[in-house]
Amino acid sequence: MTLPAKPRIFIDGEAGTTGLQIRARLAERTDLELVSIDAEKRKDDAERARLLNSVDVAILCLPDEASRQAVAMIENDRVRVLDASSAHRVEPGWTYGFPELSTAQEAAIRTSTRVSVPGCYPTGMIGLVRPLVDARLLASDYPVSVHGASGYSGGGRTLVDAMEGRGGAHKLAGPYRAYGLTLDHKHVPEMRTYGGLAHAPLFTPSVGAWRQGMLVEVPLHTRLLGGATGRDLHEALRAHYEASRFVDVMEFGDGSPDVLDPETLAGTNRMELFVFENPAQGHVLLMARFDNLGKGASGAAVQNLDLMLGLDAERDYAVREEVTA
Ligand SMILES: NC(=O)C1=CN([C@@H]2O[C@H](COP(=O)(O)OP(=O)(O)OC[C@H]3O[C@@H](n4cnc5c(N)ncnc54)[C@H](OP(=O)(O)O)[C@@H]3O)[C@@H](O)[C@H]2O)C=CC1
Ligand SMILES: CC(=O)N[C@@H](CCC(=O)OP(=O)(O)O)C(=O)O
Repeated sequence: MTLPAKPRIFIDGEAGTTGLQIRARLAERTDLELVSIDAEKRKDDAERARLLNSVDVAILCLPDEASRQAVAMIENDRVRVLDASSAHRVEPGWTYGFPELSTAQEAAIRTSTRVSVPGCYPTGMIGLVRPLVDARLLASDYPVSVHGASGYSGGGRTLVDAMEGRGGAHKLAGPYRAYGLTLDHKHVPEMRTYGGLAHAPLFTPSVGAWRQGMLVEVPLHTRLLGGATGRDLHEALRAHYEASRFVDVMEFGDGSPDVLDPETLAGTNRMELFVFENPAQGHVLLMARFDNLGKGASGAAVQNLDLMLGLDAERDYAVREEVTA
């Protein structure tokens, strides 16, 4: 694939929560040309279509339906698309933008013309589970449960505004809310597919009164692990992520640290993975900590963009919380 000297990028949805955080990361970059839309034409389809068809990569930071429409507007087959929405995550013809899955996945992202950025909760769950399934330490038919707790920016601009007193109501606004209680959250299909699982995981999300950062937990029972211990799982994760720039496997935990703060990695593209075990009870707890707007969205989008363009994909950025839609 021929790469232009200074690739042109347009972010459709640049004024939203995810779009603004991508812009903040790209603001200082001189190796890219960021094309912007006039604020009053943000939803003017003719102007969006003109810009979408004029760039090397179109990044979509839109609600799912608007994202599907944007893809349909692209007639120029030289335009590559990076979609942050959940519209195309398990869609044939799209590449799942989780380069840490395998070297083959990273290679596929580099050449793909259609890349879908993973959802925030799936980033933690797949990051924990898939290497263990691939290593045959976790059976693909294990009855996996996943619990997640996200900062409120995960709910986009309307939840951010409700939480920060800029008006509007949102059903998730409050100090802590469990949701997704129909057990069919939109992230379940990608968790199953890219987690390498035979059955849909039981996923229970929740949201709390902090802005950015999340914890994703996968509890396991050792009696269902066919002889593997927590240490075996930890060693497999450590080996899988040994060369990873953004994913760190933390020391094997026997209860220390005994608390985890979801906000620690806010503003970065990093993810920390933890394995805790109580052998007497036969319990193992896998946990991931990262920023829902970093490795869970905008940071991952920039990492994918750089891979698609053959640029340095190992840069990280410290994006401050003031970047608000
Ligand atoms: N927030 C997060 O942590 C994550 C979000 N995502 C996904 O990224 C996408 C964007 O989410 P997020 O940034 O949080 O949402 P926001 O609501 O904050 O931003 C979406 C932006 O898209 C604009 N928009 C809506 N419809 C159109 C349209 N037809 N044409 C042009 N612009 C439009 C909105 O404008 P207006 O506000 O005026 O309607 C808004 O500026 C979603 O699909 C979301 O699920 C993915 C991972 C994590
Ligand atoms: C707290 C909150 O509301 N979170 C969002 C997920 C954010 C995200 O990952 O967006 P995508 O679905 O596009 O991947 C939710 O549960 O719908």
